[in-house]
Amino acid sequence: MAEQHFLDITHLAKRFDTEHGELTVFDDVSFGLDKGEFVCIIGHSGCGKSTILNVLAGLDSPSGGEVYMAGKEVRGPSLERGVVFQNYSLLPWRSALSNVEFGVRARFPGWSKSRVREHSLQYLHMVGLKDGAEHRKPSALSGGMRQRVSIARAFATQPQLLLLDEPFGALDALTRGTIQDELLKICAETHQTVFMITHDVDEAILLADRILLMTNGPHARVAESVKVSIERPRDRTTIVHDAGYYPIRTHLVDFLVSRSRELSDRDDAVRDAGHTREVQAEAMAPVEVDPAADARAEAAGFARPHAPDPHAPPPLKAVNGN
Ligand SMILES: Nc1ncnc2c1ncn2[C@@H]1O[C@H](COP(=O)(O)OP(=O)(O)OP(=O)(O)O)[C@@H](O)[C@H]1O
Repeated sequence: MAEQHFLDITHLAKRFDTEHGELTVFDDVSFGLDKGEFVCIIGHSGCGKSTILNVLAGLDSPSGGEVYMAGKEVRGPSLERGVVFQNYSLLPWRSALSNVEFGVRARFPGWSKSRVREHSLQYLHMVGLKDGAEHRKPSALSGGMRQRVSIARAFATQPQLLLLDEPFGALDALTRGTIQDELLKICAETHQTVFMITHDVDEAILLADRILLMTNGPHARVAESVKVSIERPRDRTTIVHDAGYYPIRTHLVDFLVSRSRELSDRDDAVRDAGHTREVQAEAMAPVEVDPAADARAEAAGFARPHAPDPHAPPPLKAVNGN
């Protein structure tokens, strides 16, 4: 297969045998990622985002199709692909620092103890864990701090590809915002290639170079690749004032409100008629959003009133050093 991108996913399919028969979660997912790109994927619950991420991680195998990274087929897990899940997955008997060191040692077995320590501390500091917090066990850290340790560990191992599965989904709004800022900073410094699942359109616009939009499952697919052409560095508190922000947001919300279902229904009709949908191998040109995008989403109550208000008071919960 000719490599077009750093990561190439072609005609990926996943079917599960369930008690109700075979479930085709997706049967033709194709897209690519370039080196250093930050790509978010959005779609309704159950369309198969985590399944795709697990296949990219090598934790699950596809029922069809191929994944190539740097020209090599992905089969099974590898330290070249780091994963951060929503539930932290830290070793509970080790301190924050020791959790990071554990990952770094596995990745760089030839490194001296002091080099491993220095490197691990550097990444813990990057995510704001210092002043003794790095020596605490996960049980003595807040949810936000634990997720920071997971992120530090993933970045510290310098994988070629970082896979983030809703890493901030369980965090309160203020903690989430702070860690998003830290993630932006680390990505600017490391040029890490990232594939991230999120349900939060504002988070996707803040972080991503490109946002992939999935139709509803079953038989889901990546239907659009939306370019986020807002300049970097981006600032969470001012990004909403960028002229490109609301058109992109409206485009994404409109997809989630109506196009994802319309496209799924159309795909179903094509399949029911016994035809094969014409494949768009993700030569899929990234969509540049029209500034005068349809306002249907706003009518559905999703648009501006729900955008992050940088002047809103922080949620009460968010104190514990996050
Ligand atoms: N091991 C399994 N056996 C049977 N069905 C499965 C299995 N794993 C996932 N599924 C089904 O595959 C579909 C896609 O699941 P997946 O978790 O990938 O969706 P998702 O888009 O990540 O959802 P969410 O946004 O809710 O996390 C769902 O219908 C789920 O029930």
